[in-house]
Amino acid sequence: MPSMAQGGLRNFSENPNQLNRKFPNHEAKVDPSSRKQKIAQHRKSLPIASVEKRLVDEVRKNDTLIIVGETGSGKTTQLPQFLFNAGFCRDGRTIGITQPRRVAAVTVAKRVAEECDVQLGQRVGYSIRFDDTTSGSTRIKYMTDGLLLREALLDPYLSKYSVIIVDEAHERTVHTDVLLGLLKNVQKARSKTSNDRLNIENKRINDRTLLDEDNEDQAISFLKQCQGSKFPPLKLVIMSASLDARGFSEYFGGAKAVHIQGRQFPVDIFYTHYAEPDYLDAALITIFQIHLEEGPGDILVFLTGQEEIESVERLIKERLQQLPEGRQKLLTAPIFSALPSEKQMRVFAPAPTGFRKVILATNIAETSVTIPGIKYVIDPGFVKARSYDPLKGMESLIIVPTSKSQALQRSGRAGREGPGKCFRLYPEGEFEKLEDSTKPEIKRCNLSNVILQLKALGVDDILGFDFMEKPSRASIVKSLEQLYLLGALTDECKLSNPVGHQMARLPLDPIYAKALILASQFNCLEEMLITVAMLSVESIFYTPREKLEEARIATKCFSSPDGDHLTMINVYRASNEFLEKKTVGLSKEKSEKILRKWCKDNFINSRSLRHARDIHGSVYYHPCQSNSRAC
Ligand SMILES: Nc1ncnc2c1ncn2[C@@H]1O[C@H](COP(=O)(O)OP(=O)(O)OP(=O)(O)O)[C@@H](O)[C@H]1O
Repeated sequence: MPSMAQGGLRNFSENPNQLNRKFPNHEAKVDPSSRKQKIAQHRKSLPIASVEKRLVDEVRKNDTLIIVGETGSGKTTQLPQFLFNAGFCRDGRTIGITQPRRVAAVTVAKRVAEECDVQLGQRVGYSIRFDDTTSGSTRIKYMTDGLLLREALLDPYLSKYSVIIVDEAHERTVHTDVLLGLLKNVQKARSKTSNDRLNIENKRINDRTLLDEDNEDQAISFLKQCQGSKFPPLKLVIMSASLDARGFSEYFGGAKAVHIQGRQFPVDIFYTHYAEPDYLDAALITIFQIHLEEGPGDILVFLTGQEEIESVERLIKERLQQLPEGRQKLLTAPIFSALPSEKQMRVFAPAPTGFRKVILATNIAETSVTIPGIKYVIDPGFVKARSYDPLKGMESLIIVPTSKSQALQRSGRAGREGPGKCFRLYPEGEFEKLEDSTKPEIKRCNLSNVILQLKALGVDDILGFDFMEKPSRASIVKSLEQLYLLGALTDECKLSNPVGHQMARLPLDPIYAKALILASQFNCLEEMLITVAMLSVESIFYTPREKLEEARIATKCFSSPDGDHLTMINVYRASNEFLEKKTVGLSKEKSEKILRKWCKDNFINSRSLRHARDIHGSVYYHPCQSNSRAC
């Protein structure tokens, strides 16, 4: 690639082993006047379409199936539809698809609802923590892996599912890993369908998990449902574009793995000749090289966090001013998890005609999502990852090189609507040195929450639990210690009653759950409920770099000399007062719109506040919480 005028020279070399070019561009065949027709055509053109029958047969024949297929081959959107059409929901059961990230669960569900030509929430829906769009008629349900884990607490057989698809399993989030172990157990339990067996199982449940006083009603109704019923085997599909299929197959007792060949469009991969001393600067230069020298198409840049994104955004705007007017048609759209959701959704809107869009994203946009218009991906090769020091009991976020799988996923965000290009901002030799896959999160995080959930599911021997990869003994012991100190575990290391059970049921970090349980004794339950809700979400204040002073003045009116927690309570209560005064008689949509404006004026992250309000609501009405009010 030739040099650009401003800011320096970047030379990229093309990888001769570019992703294959086998599949032609089918776009021209699509009738643009009909979206439905276009979608139907598009579905037929996906590589997975040609193996529909084979995949359905394989799922029928095998209780566990591993599917490895290129990014964009159609796994996430199509397989659930194939299985639905093949009758896997005929008995009223549901196909559940887990995603590691909320954004993916939401956007893919919307896309699939559109493909099926149904309203979201009818046949196709999504459910993420505190946001459930499913209904009684939902048969294809996208959800986060964490949400399915919580469902298992109420329904240990996952009885409403006929198939569970664990998507993007290569990410190895802590929830995915725990889920895999759990699903193995559920499969075993469901394959033993005789009534005798069921009764034994029921007794076991009776003895251990569900029949604490708080949840007696739920448990009894669950047991009634199960009584005498025969569960069909639970089908399990593990999917990814970059999976260590052998490792997963071994873990599932030699499960069959199938590979879907081909991708819809080719993606050319380019590397720099030399290592880049400053990857942000290199990203910036590459953005402008593409903008000035390449054909139309939007750009997706992977950065490690909000700060980097905001600083690159500011630099893009500054450098644009130096270009001739006709070449300034470049728009930026950031996406990171702390960004208010309406702003997040802007990345999915098309750029105005003649403009090019640059999306500055964290790894939130790395897997499963399709952002229309993306033709170019810039990958500096870094990611912010959780790390845990069991000795200090401290968790932190550190910037580390991506794995090969992550690089593959990133390049796969291009080439979804037509041929694409991916610019990796490091030499090809460096790519070869990257780890094949990301170190499982379970090996680098605090395990208290996981252990609490496993205990609630009746898994007492945590060290003996069938993890795909065992966390270190030190991490397990440290977390057990923490749970013991919080009173969640007895001297025998069992879940304590009622505190441990209550804590496990509350959808909060163990430490917040305990704070809430204790608060009623100190007569500050409502204040604590607000505090833990506000602490459970991404940053409440949203401070754009260019408006630091304005934001400081606006947020000062909430601040309390008694500390951040009281400040958060002030924000929450101010939003309540505002809603009470200004939105009487208005529809929910209008009220939300007015509240968003209030948030914007006060430099509050409306997404976080809405999320905190949802948490507050759902914890307030949570059975455990109602009981602790009575304590
Ligand atoms: N929200 C969307 N808007 C437009 N097109 C979409 C959308 N979601 C999916 N597609 C199209 O469907 C194709 C298949 O997407 P799908 O997510 O099913 O692939 P995948 O094999 O699961 O890929 P990945 O492993 O990257 O998640 C995409 O390449 C894209 O062309």
